[in-house]
Amino acid sequence: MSRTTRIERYRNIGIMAHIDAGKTTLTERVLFFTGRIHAMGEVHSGSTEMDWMPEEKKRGITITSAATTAFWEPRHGRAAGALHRINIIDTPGHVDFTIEVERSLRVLDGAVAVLDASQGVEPQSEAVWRQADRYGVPRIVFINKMDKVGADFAMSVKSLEEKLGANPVAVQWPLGDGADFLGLVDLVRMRVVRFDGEDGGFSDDAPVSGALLEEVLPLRLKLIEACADVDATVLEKFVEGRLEDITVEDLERALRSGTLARTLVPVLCGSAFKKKGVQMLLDAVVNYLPAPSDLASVEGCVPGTDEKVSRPVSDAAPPAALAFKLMSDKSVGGIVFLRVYSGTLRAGTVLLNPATGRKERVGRLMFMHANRREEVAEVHAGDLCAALGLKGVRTGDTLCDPDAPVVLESLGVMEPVVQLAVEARSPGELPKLEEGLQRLAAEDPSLRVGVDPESGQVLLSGMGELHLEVIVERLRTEFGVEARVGQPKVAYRDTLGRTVRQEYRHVRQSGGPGQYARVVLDVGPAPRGAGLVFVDATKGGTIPRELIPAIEKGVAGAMARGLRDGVPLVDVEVRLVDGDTHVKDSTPQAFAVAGSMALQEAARRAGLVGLEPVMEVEVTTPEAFLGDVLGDLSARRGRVLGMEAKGPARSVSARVPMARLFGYVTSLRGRTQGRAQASMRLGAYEPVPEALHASVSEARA
Ligand SMILES: Nc1nc2c(ncn2[C@@H]2O[C@H](COP(=O)(O)OP(=O)(O)OP(=O)(O)O)[C@@H](O)[C@H]2O)c(=O)[nH]1
Repeated sequence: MSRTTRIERYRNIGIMAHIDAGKTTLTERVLFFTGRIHAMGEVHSGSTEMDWMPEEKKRGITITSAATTAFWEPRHGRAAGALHRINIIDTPGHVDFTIEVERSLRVLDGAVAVLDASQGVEPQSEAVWRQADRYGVPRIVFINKMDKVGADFAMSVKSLEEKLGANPVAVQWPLGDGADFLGLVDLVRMRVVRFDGEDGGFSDDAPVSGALLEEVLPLRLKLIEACADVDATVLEKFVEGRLEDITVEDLERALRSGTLARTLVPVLCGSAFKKKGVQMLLDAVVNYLPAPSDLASVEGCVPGTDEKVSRPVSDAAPPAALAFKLMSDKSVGGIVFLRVYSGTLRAGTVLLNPATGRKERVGRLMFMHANRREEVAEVHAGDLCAALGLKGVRTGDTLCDPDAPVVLESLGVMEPVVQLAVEARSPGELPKLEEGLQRLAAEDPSLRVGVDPESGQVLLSGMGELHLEVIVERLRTEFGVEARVGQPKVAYRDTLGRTVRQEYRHVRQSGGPGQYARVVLDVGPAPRGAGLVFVDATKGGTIPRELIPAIEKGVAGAMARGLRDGVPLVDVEVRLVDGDTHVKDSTPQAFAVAGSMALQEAARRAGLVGLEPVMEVEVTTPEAFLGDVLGDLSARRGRVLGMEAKGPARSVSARVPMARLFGYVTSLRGRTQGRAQASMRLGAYEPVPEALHASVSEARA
């Protein structure tokens, strides 16, 4: 069986936005207009098809990305009339769940960024935008909620330029706003679109004329200029003053290539809630966002090495797919969501997981339509699908042809900032707790599970208070574990104060085979964020090459365990300068022990410097509460970095240690009658101020 939709007609997209901008509503509308569902659930009645974990229903927010498929025939443009397959991943807007955003961005080819027309770019839209930049994701923007009082299309477009440094190109202009949002001008086709009725009806063939034409001509000119920057034909016609010769096809081609090259961002508008503008957005998704085949190949590494390899984006190539999400389901068990990059997978295909070295047989394959599944015999390059029967797979793992192994670029490393101790209520519950945590950690690489060496308690580390709260709640609802939970604490780290030279000799002669290893290491601080920098500075042959990785492994293990209170040691440079072996007693194990012990001794002598997570906080508050908000931030050891007007409100950005941010969002709401909002993300790990060392040790105790 071959594919039903050609790969050029695929669009794998994400919908990304600030919380409450309307992603879920928009996704519902897309499914409605693409014929997937007919009775639309409204978010507030808790019946939408995309948000479906009980936890999401309860909180009214989207925690887990659900993948779904829709089909669309664009009415205009070069692909008019051809059926396109749009795979959509709904991504959450809350910053505590960045991992969900990251993993979606990793597997998508393009995104629709949704803004609230009355707010323009908000702090969290900024965070998500930067992540999309990091992953090189081409975007179009949908300015939603044009039906709301205070909706302002021009302000929103401007905020894209001013706050994000983007090059927004309006391809539409709204006719009216708020209750008078009656239609829009399609600036590419120069046609008036008039909305008709409550069900998304419209007419779109009237030419633009009269006063309206006068009004939109400057915008049309801006659009043409932006297209001239990226397209030689448009440029030529533009400089020769032959504006009337510039065709719709010219502009669409230019917009598409500018979007793919990420030099411009087409901007559209509408109201998801009122079902206005959604069909035009779908046309734009097809016309401007990339197909998987716009990339000829995907990059990866040969497993266990840094050697680059690429795989063609083609059904005939050896299979390579990335596991971007795990889920467990009562009826079918573990589900692994895959993005297929190359080749064809069938039920029964044997795949290698280079991360574990294990071969796995694909059980069943399914396409996900929100919470409905469609079983299929095979999936192809470009598909997003769910696979059953794969064991021991973690989020971010590659699954590939055993005869053509490859590791695709995985997800970025997430730095946890908050810790929580959990305990089973009875010894009988312990196995359930452990199983639950193991499953949740495999699903969510931003959750770390460790054990406090002193108290023996299980320690969860995560991206924020809410992240860990949700984990605890999922333990209860999905695994039936009522864990005893401590107070959330800051996830501290240590680094080193200076560089020292350390020798360590590991000798064991009594009982069993002997062990001998001697290493001399220079151990000191490395730049922030470097992790472990390990350099072999010995002259060739001092220590046989095959034993050197064992030393590094010993060092890394000791750093992860840390020296005090289970606080990991980070950002350390280790130079191996000398060592000795013994003819038969020098094993990798002996060198791992020597590496580990040398590091611990060195760290004791060099002295530890405590590091704390310092968050970048963005608060939007009505002016009346500004003084109070600023006073509170400084009482929390916050450093205000900037302030700006945002309509009638003020937006404050500050850096505040995580230690002083527990319960901040709740307290902020309290002191501002619920009218201020805050978002935060990790800025950097910074040294704990000297004066606070004592209180930090208290907090750790
Ligand atoms: N007036 C108006 N309200 C809208 C529109 N779209 C969504 N909303 C409302 O805005 C609120 C948030 O919408 P959601 O779709 O849940 O937003 P979201 O961005 O998915 O939020 P999370 O899933 O929590 O990240 C809901 O009350 C919607 O009814 C719109 O076009 N106009």
